[in-house]
Amino acid sequence: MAKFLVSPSSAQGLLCAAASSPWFSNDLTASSQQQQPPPTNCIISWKHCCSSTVDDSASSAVWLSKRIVGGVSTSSRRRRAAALSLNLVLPQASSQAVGLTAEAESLNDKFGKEGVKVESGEGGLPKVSLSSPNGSVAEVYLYGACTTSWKTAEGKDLLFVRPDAVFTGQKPISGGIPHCFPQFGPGSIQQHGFARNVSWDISSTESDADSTTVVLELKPSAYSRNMWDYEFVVNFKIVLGNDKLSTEMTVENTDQKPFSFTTALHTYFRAAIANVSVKGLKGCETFNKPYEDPKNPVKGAEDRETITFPGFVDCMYRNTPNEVVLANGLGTTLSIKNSGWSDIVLWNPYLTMEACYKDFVCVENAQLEPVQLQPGDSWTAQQSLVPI
Ligand SMILES: O=P(O)(O)OC[C@H]1O[C@@H](O)[C@H](O)[C@@H](O)[C@@H]1O
Repeated sequence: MAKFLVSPSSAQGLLCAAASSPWFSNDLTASSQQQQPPPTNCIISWKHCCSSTVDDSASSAVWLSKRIVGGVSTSSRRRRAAALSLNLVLPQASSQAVGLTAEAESLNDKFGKEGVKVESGEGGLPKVSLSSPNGSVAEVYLYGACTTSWKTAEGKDLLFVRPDAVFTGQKPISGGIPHCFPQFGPGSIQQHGFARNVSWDISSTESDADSTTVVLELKPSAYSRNMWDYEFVVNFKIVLGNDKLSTEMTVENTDQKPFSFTTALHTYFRAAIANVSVKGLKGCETFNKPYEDPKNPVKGAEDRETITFPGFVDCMYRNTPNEVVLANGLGTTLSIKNSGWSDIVLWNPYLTMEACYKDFVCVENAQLEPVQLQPGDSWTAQQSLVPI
């Protein structure tokens, strides 16, 4: 079997070659259409590997193999991870700042301030770390504008990232607060749209005595136009307060023609599912997606005061109130407030995600009725999460 001896200076070329070989290109195109088209991830990953502090060449190889293999189809992932771990022999990585770390550093120079730091996160992906005056902290990846962690001042992380989440920049980050935009669920473009699997830009940061803020921005790219040919700007503002995490999403139509969209904040809350309850949805119209037949939701009405999760739950609630209350089963009760989000989706995959379904619940503020935006118009919705 071939053995790659990779040095930092030659890594880019070798991994480019690897990425364009049939062995790799099969991997990189086999999985869903949610992946971004250019197979540059290997290069990006290697740059991060170089810039990370890695103890020895063996762990470098494992690290790199995980990063590369993270984007492949499940069926062959394990075998190829093993092959990569065995056959890639890397020299000890230097702690030289290159690639995205340099990008993170330059973003930090531009946007960093008291309570706001841009760093290299998992897989070398840039993330914004926010800390509030009372010691709560949040982490937001630019990839997908995904808030992956929100720790209260007591150190409890109220968000959940699935153990199968990958930070390769090739697939959405499965956890935290991913975006569904410009489409919730299945439809004319890929499931849950493209906003969760592209990198957003930082447009501003702020810090004051009570909170720290980052505003991220998404504009069209060749990738997005290819599936949804409209000009738009989405701004997503994340405000970490002492006792709450608030977001505001604004979609502006910058095109000459109207468009419509659906959207959601697919929030994964850390939970002990057997003890989870959601209150506040009694009386709402429901569209329940049976596991066996998700394309044919069953219409109904919620008659429970307190919703629990004894099995598979995938239900869309229409015209929901401005607040629901989630007891996460781990001792925290959260008020989930919103304005502008018209609907809520509750999701727990139960045994279809055996490894982690017990540890989270998704309560998703959503806009399921398509929003029609004329040129120049915009739509805004806010969410705030407050432990009570
Ligand atoms: O696996 P994905 O694309 O992240 O979606 C997860 C779930 O997201 C929920 O919002 C949907 O209601 C479910 O039907 C879906 O299975």
